[in-house]
Amino acid sequence: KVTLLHGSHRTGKRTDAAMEKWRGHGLGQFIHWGLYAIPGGAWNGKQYNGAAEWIRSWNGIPKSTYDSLNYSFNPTAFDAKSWAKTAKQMGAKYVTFTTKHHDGFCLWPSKYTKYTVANSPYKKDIVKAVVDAYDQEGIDVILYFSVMDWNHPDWRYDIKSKEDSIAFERFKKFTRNQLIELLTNYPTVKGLWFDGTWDTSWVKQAAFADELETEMRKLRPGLIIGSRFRADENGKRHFDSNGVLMGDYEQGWERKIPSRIEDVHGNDWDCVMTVPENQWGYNAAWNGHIKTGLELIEMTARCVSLGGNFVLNFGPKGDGSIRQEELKLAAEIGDWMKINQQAIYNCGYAGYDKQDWGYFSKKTGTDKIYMLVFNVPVSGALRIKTPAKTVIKKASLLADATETFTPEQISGDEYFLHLKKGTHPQPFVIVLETAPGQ
Ligand SMILES: C[C@@H]1N[C@@H](C#Cc2ccccc2)[C@H](O)[C@@H]1O
Repeated sequence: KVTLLHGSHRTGKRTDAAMEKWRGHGLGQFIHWGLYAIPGGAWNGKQYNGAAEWIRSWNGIPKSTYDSLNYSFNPTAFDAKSWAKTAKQMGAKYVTFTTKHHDGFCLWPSKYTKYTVANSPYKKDIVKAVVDAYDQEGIDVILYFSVMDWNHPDWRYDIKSKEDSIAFERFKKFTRNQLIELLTNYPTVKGLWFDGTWDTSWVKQAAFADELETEMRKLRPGLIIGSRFRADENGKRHFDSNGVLMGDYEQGWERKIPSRIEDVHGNDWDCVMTVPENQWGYNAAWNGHIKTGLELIEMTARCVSLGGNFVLNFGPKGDGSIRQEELKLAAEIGDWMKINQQAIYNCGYAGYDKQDWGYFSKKTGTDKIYMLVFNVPVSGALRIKTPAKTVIKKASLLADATETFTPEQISGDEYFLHLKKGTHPQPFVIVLETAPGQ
């Protein structure tokens, strides 16, 4: 072990109520919205395939013209309440919302820059509208904040001169001011989801970022901050120089999901996922594989079975409306969640061997085990290998408890549940009542 001044301040999971609530969410919604939704992945009639929220950075895009998009920002179809109702319908328990993405445009009227919604035809505070609407629906709000800010004159990718250093000191003060402003203006938010923290300039700010994290936590006790916010004094990100997780949960699962429980090292984590391969902001032309509702339901199950949260991204259009494809997915996921949500909410890793037919989850604090079945074998026999000395007392369909299954014991800790042929066209859940063996 090395001595660290700015490494992780805690080993192991947080056990306070705020974190336990976050841990139990299971399913969340991400919303990427900002000026990039206006071009929607195209410029001067040419559609690009890169991630649409990065369009300002692409070759051939005139930066000053992009930067003036705030004068065109007037989302007449924006209705935070309808967004929150869509999230509720999907079964999302929290939303992560972009207050400022890499382009630096602020969706709240920040006092520390003119590059905000206040200086657009729309004028009104979008962050407040979103926070209020989701609070109203009982959905927790986490604010996304990009440290990297392409618009700010004092932003630097690295610090290579005295001038860089002087400029970046101003940028650090600006960043702190905006974060304190967000936590002060929107006191009900439950956490901050940081991004744009990979460049050398910020990685070199271990002491400053450590002090800022402490200040934010003091201002908002219970605040949830992930592993992406800050590096330790050796430049180590996500895990400090001793391999200990920075922050409260691992933020490394962006567009990917752990394969095995060993991959998450006993930590809390979230997986943030796009519907197309790699589009967070609105792109008018979705290309390549577009994930189906069934794929996204299975990703949710897989994340919960490994103790994490699955956070599905929506990219509203420049006018503020949510595209039909995303509304359809929210409805499809929501229909499944209405029947099977008990196997998702406040559930985690069950400790059972993974089987081909699907995933196990366990209701936190109980002996209740859920089998989330996606791939019924031709035999119709679902194999279960229980942890040592666990007894299966009862097996029944979550959706209809009158449909029960008699476990056939095939060895000391292995069982089959036999399904009737062709009875489950949709993914379904079996509840196992278990007891510790003698
Ligand atoms: C949550 C996601 N993180 C952002 C990114 C990125 C990124 C940057 C460089 C290389 C690979 C990925 C995306 O724009 C989106 O906000």
